[in-house]
Amino acid sequence: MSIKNICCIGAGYVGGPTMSVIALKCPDIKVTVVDLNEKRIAAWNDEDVSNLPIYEPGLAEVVQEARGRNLFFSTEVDKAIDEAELIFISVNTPTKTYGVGKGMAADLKYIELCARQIARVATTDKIVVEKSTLPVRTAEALQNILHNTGKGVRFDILSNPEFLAEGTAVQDLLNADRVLIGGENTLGGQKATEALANIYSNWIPEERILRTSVWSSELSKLTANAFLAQRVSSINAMSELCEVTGADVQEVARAIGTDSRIGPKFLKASVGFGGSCFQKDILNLVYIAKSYGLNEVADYWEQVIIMNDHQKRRFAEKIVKTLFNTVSGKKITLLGWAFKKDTNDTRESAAIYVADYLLSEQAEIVIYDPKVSQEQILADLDYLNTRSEAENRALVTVVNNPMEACDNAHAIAIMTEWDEFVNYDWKQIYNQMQKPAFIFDGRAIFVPSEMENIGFEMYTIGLAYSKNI
Ligand SMILES: NC(=O)C1=CN([C@@H]2O[C@H](COP(=O)(O)OP(=O)(O)OC[C@H]3O[C@@H](n4cnc5c(N)ncnc54)[C@H](O)[C@@H]3O)[C@@H](O)[C@H]2O)C=CC1
Ligand SMILES: O=C(O)[C@H]1O[C@H](OP(=O)(O)OP(=O)(O)OC[C@H]2O[C@@H](n3ccc(=O)[nH]c3=O)[C@H](O)[C@@H]2O)[C@H](O)[C@@H](O)[C@@H]1O
Repeated sequence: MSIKNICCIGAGYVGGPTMSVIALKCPDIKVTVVDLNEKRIAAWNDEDVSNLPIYEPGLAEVVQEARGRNLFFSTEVDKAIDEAELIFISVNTPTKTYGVGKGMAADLKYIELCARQIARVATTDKIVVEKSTLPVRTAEALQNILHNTGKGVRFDILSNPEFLAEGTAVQDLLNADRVLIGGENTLGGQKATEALANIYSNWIPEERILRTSVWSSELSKLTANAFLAQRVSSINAMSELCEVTGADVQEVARAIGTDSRIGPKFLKASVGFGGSCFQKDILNLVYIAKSYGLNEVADYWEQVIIMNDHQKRRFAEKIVKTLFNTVSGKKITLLGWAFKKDTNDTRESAAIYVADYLLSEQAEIVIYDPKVSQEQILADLDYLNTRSEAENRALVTVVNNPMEACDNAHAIAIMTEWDEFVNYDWKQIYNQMQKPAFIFDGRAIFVPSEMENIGFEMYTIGLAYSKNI
């Protein structure tokens, strides 16, 4: 079966880049990405590709090449569903904020709405692909909705989770470690699996296209994120131990990472992991385990989140303690707001929580991030509901110029590892700061001795440097 028409519901951080790369690599397939959010679709259609709603290195070039040829962005959801043979569901699955499972379970209302819309609109057979990250056995619920339309339309449901990381999405999609397809072990299920595999085989080597059951595929996605986040929490736990014992977490990471069983990646101590998925997906995993009565399994994974919350808090506490136990009225500059470099995404960014803590201590916060707008930063702080919007605006200043951000500051905290931060004129910044001039390097981007030679008082995460403050 050769697919000629694809639709993707959800033009977000996954739907947009994923479909752009499919369209790039499969010029004979028409790919339509639809979303209810008109502003987002207008931005995807903006003639100037520097205005796309998502910043990802290399994405603008891909969109430029495929858009209007076989890649389309639209708000006409019904039409795109009706025309497509294969439909990706790539909508958001946030943590529930109400009712049963509040604060833990994944909110599947957007997924269900998509299923109901597909059921209502479809007049021809469809392959429906779960691209969103979903609790194991969600396909069962989709099946129930889709198979009871009474219209005689055949639906095959596949799970095809996405493993891209933001900031490297295009490269991750072009050179995926693997593509995972979960399908039913029936003739129909196998045919659907091969139809999707055929699309990927346009650029992904056959041995990297893994086929599993639907349940294994759904659970593998949650498991992958849990393992990745666990590595970050593990190295962050060691970072605290390093600081009190005189060890250096970067040396420890290098030493253990050379063991081929451990591997060198994802061992960078930080101010805590952020992003829209790690926390959400682990909470979801914990909730699923609890709902089956597996309390030890749930507690085991919950510790990854507890450690991460601790890491964010202890970084903020370190700032207050070092600044002579008070930051009230002091100017503290945060460099970076995105949850990692090379993205404009701020969801669950550690910077939000550190800023919130410092604001509660009455600090004056000045923020600079190369890709995040003032509007977004203030919205992130307002969303926490810790204080009034007016108070946030009175204490927070967002600037477009890093030198201005650091001017007259008592301390600078590195929240995101943007490459440009290392190359600033740090001598000049030092001269413009209050003394002693403190730097809290939450990403270990500096060589501490170089900064100390300029005159800075340095704190580097995970480092018991001789003069570490
Ligand atoms: N952000 C990431 O790096 C990754 C995310 N994922 C998963 O992919 C899914 C999507 O994540 P993101 O793209 O980050 O979310 P997002 O929030 O950026 O995008 C989701 C889009 O779906 C749209 N939408 C919601 N309901 C809709 C409906 N009924 N009809 C049409 N459009 C609708 C929203 O307007 C929004 O634009 C989530 O399940 C997430 O866990 C998986 C891998 C990576
Ligand atoms: O499901 C998802 O949403 C995605 O979640 C992560 O991708 P992402 O969150 O975009 O970015 P990561 O590179 O994983 O970083 C997550 C957070 O961990 C932090 N991190 C990462 C690695 C590390 O060594 N140390 C560290 O602190 C990053 O700074 C960032 O805040 C996974 O890496 C992707 O495979 C997955 O598809």
